[in-house]
Amino acid sequence: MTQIKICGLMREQDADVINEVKPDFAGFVFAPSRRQISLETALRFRQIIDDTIPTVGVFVNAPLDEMLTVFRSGAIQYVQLHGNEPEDTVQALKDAGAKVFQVYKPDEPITPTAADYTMLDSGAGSGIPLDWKRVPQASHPFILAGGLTPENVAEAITTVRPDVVDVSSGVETNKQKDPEKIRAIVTTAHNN
Ligand SMILES: O=C(O)c1ccccc1N[C@@H]1O[C@H](COP(=O)(O)O)[C@@H](O)[C@H]1O
Repeated sequence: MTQIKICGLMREQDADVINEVKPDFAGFVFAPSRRQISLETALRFRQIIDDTIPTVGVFVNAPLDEMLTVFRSGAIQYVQLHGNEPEDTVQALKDAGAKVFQVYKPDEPITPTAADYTMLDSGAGSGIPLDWKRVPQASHPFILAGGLTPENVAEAITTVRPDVVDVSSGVETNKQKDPEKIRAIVTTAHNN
């Protein structure tokens, strides 16, 4: 079984399929993006998403105070650092009690980190797949992201053997989350 994060929830109805199929993580984008949501919206999501599903806030080079405010509000349990955040930031978030995903880009060295998860992504919600055959050895737990879809996720898992897969664009239709695609990819990840 491979765990899965469904990222970029935007509409309240997105929570319905999340509660139905129970991915292992649900993600909210706080960075500037067409998927960006407010803290108020994230808090509303946290109230309606099943308590057993941890929520992850995605940030890109945000001030530490902003991330701590979101974490301390209770909207998220994990912080995903998707920019060039230094190890000091990882440590400060951990000291505050947050769990951390540290994101690396292809061809960037995967340096030692106190983060709870190491993640490799080709972009920032761009839907572009990585060359899975060139994914470097990384410390575990390891998250694979970038251009995953219900159709290609089984091959990605077989090739890379990540602990978690993370998807956004690949479960959208017309730029909105698509319940059928979410059902399909969660089932496939959990069966592989
Ligand atoms: O999704 C976004 O808009 C986003 C914005 C800024 C940083 C990261 C973002 N998304 C992350 O990228 C992965 C992979 O996305 P995709 O499947 O290739 O579309 C997504 O799950 C988020 O973690």
